[in-house]
Amino acid sequence: TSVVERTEAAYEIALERLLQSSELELDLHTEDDDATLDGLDVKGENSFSPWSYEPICTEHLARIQSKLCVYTDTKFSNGRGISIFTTPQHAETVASLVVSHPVDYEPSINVPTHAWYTETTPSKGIGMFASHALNPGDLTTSYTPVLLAYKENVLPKNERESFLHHAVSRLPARTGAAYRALATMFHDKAFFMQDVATANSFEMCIGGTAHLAVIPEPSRINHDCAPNAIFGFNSTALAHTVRATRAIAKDDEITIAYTNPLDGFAKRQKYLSDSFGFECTCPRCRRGEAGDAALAEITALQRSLSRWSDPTSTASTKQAERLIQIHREEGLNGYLDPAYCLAALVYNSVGSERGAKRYTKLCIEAIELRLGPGAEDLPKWREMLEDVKGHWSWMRRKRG
Ligand SMILES: C[S@@+](CC[C@H](N)C(=O)[O-])C[C@H]1O[C@@H](n2cnc3c(N)ncnc32)[C@H](O)[C@@H]1O
Repeated sequence: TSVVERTEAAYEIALERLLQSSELELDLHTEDDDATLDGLDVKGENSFSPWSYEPICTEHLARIQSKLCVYTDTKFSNGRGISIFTTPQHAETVASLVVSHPVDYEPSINVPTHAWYTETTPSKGIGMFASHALNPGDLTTSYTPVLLAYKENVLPKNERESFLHHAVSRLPARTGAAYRALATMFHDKAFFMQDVATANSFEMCIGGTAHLAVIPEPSRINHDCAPNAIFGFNSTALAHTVRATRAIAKDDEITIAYTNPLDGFAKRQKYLSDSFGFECTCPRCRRGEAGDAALAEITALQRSLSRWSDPTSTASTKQAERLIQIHREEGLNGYLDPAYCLAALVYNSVGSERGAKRYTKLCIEAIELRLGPGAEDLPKWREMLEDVKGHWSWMRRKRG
């Protein structure tokens, strides 16, 4: 029987090679041009460490002044694995994160939260649902991408497909299967890998360059223009995180916005149709253009509340309260940071220390929720919270 087993194993390898190379009538270049197509998994002992395989590269692409290569670490994050199709320069940036991935001090990454389950919806394919009640700010998912791909339109479609095919084939089997199980938009088998990448992509910046990021778990979250959750990237941990923006009841669908929900109806619809191939029928979209009146009111109030130096300014705490109220009425709870921050300033400007402190705290929490704890503006709001009376806005409108 041992002979038979060996024969079967050999057959499997041959078949695997065949499958991997079936679409590859292309001239693929490894980083040292004489190497074989598929490096062996000899991590730690290889010249391409920390990657598990020898990177496979395109030719030099003049338009991006670089070649693009497939880099895979099968051991990344306790064997979840990651494949990256990017320039050697960006790969170096990611390599340092991959080598010292902070799962140890951020134990919530790639760990089930037990906060959700997936189920088929009547009209939106699979969706994600809350397995228990969630509060605003609660963590829903926190996962690293399994595929990162340089966002280019330089490669011919079939060539891109081959490289993505390699990137996914080199992932650990379970991770690769999770990728292959994701939704597609165009259902053209010849371009399956990029179909999945397009239908499920989040955008992640690496070294200032946009990359498509595929993260299978949150990929099941459907879109809503008044979403009850929001996603963000923790770039130091290479993690994509989703948090609730308002209370979510058990068994409610968890939704995020694929597009800016502060854009008008027509712009939102066009983006969702062009990029994700569906017509949004969420309650806000069902109101059509009429729903844009609330957005116009938001813009007008924000403008009025930002006009500090205008002596005829009608800015008032009442306007700030109204601005906050519209966001809540429209289900834009995750996008309240500008409203809270303006409220903090206007309360401070009329000498209300209590109001100023209350809204500065909310402004900080809302920025952290939408933009993450590393957001650029946070230090200045924290400074204001420490000493509202020392802030430039204190009594500003009282002094005239
Ligand atoms: C990232 S996937 C979301 C999960 C997907 N429903 C599934 O079955 O895996 C994006 C795709 O889900 C569907 N989708 C997401 N939100 C939708 C919505 N509000 N209405 C209709 N379809 C939606 C679209 O087909 C879209 O291309």
